Amino acid sequence: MNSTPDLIVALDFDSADAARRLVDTLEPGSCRLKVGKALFTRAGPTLVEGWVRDGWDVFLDLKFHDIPNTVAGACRAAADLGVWMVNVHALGGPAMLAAARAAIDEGGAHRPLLTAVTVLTSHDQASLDAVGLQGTPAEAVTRLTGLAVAAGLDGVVCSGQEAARVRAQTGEAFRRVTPGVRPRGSAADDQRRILTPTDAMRAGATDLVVGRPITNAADPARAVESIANEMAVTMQAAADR
Ligand SMILES: O=c1ccn([C@@H]2O[C@H](COP(=O)(O)O)[C@@H](O)[C@H]2O)c(=O)[nH]1
Repeated sequence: MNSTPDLIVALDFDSADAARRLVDTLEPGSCRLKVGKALFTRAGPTLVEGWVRDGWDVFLDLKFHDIPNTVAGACRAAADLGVWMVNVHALGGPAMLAAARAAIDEGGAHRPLLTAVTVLTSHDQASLDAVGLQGTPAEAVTRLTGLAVAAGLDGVVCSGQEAARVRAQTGEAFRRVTPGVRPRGSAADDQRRILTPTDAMRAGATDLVVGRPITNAADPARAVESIANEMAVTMQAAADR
């Protein structure tokens, strides 16, 4: 653990109001926000722009995967929203990744981080086999990370279980954004490759994405605080060693 990993709260709420209720209890700087397909489809760019204006780092998690020209346009639109990070699917392949990179680099003044989803954390070996992706999830993550590195992306989205492997492959500066994070005792839900916040940090995750353990909690703000505390304790323990 070379630097403090960041907590990214996945705002997978059914309405803008529910998302705002949680965000209004948090402080920019204490965590980052992730807006995914469900909330974006409901509430759209206005919600994102508002949070950006309020000083939030917003990860726009729309996982673009289309022909290169379309993905380039989507990346330009994301950059214009002022988001902190945007992502694409590495499965889109080298030309699509290069188009995304070029779109961000040639865009306006704002240049968000660009990351690529490798193997969704909801996949296990059986579901990879079913879609015909070769090898184990870890091997597929390595292969797709290679594409992301070759296209000059800023990092990948992988599970905590592959974070150490990605770090060994790419070096420290390349981001390892890890969903599938579950505090001890939380339900795995549809996630298959999970780790606790502490284990994900020890494995080398740079950004921990947590959704339902927060959004389904009786007190979401308290759940954020509890995960942030676990992360701080883990950081301190690593520093003391
Ligand atoms: O491989 C991936 C990529 C993205 N996600 C997204 O992260 C959150 C996780 O939410 P939880 O409720 O903590 O499971 C969600 O928004 C996913 O779309 C992912 O889970 N896995």
